[in-house]
Amino acid sequence: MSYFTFDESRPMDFIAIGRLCIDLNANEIHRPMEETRTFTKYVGGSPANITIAVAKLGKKSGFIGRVSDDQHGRFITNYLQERGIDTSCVITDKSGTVTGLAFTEIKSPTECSILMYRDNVADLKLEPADVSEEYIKNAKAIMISGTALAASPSREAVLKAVDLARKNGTVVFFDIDYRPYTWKSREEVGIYCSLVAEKSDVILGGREEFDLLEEPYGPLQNDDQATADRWFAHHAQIVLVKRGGDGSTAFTKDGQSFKGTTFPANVVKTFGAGDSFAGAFIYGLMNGWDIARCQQFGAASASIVVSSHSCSDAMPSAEEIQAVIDKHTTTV
Ligand SMILES: Nc1ncnc2c1ncn2[C@@H]1O[C@H](COP(=O)(O)OP(=O)(O)O)[C@@H](O)[C@H]1O
Ligand SMILES: O=C(O)C[C@@H](O)[C@H](O)C(=O)COP(=O)(O)O
Repeated sequence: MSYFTFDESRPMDFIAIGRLCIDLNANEIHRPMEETRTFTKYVGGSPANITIAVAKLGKKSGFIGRVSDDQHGRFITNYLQERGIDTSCVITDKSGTVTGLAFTEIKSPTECSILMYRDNVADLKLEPADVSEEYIKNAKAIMISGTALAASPSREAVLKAVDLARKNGTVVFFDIDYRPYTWKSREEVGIYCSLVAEKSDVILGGREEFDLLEEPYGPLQNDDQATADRWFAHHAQIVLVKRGGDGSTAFTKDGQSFKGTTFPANVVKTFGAGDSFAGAFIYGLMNGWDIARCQQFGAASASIVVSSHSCSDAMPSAEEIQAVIDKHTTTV
């Protein structure tokens, strides 16, 4: 069953819009940040991680975003280019902005937190004029990260991108990707993310993220099927509720639901699970796989990334993901 059509005549498979940042992941794991002395630098930012995952799986990918006009901005752009990701719409912001930093604290495999430095960040300076209709029209799908709606002018740029995607038949993936930093209020999150959710074909988020979208309008559904139905009344064809180590449930507009399990992992840290899951899940959808297989692929990819120190660098190939599935799936 196909829930939407990817226009196979388009040269680009997948593009994302939003933040390109840096992760500084603690080297001394199982320690609080106060006692952490050294970090390893990786490209980060949820939509960047997802794009890197999709590209690693072999899809022709690109990015729409702004980076700082300094060594960090150049590090990010070079990294994307080295991985074959098109950066023709990655703009160097000349207004004195900086790159967003995510310091990650790995206290234990289950106690991870992120300290984000996001004042005056380049990614939120993306302007509507930076969003080219031609670029979106040439892609089969676009991924929107909710955090890009946190402030203007990035907010308007993203709203423009979503409208252009709908106008041109580019499939819209939306990852709510709620990060409290840079948002002014919870109400703002709900209102702006709902605007994009209404126009999206596939929505991914955790239970609390979906609650945020319901909060300004009420009542809270507290029920995944009711939440999914709310978005099916708009454009959504698939609503995926992620539940960390408990897996995920995918709801489809035709009334079905699919429970996705997890794969055993040697967990180093929990962040990166959602991005690796999303990248592999999207890859499956773009290959026309059934939902259960997409979820399985996503979960296997996530099990690899949570077992690694980084997010972006650790995004696995299709062969590596399949090897995990083969190892843990018994055939009858
Ligand atoms: N500890 C874990 N072990 C194995 N797989 C995991 C673990 N945590 C998450 N995953 C996988 O990653 C998916 C997404 O994780 P989740 O934590 O819900 O996303 P996010 O990082 O966006 O909060 C889960 O549905 C599951 O398949
Ligand atoms: O998104 C960010 O700015 C930080 C990410 O690079 C980070 O590694 C992370 O939090 C990954 O997010 P998740 O996959 O939703 O756990």
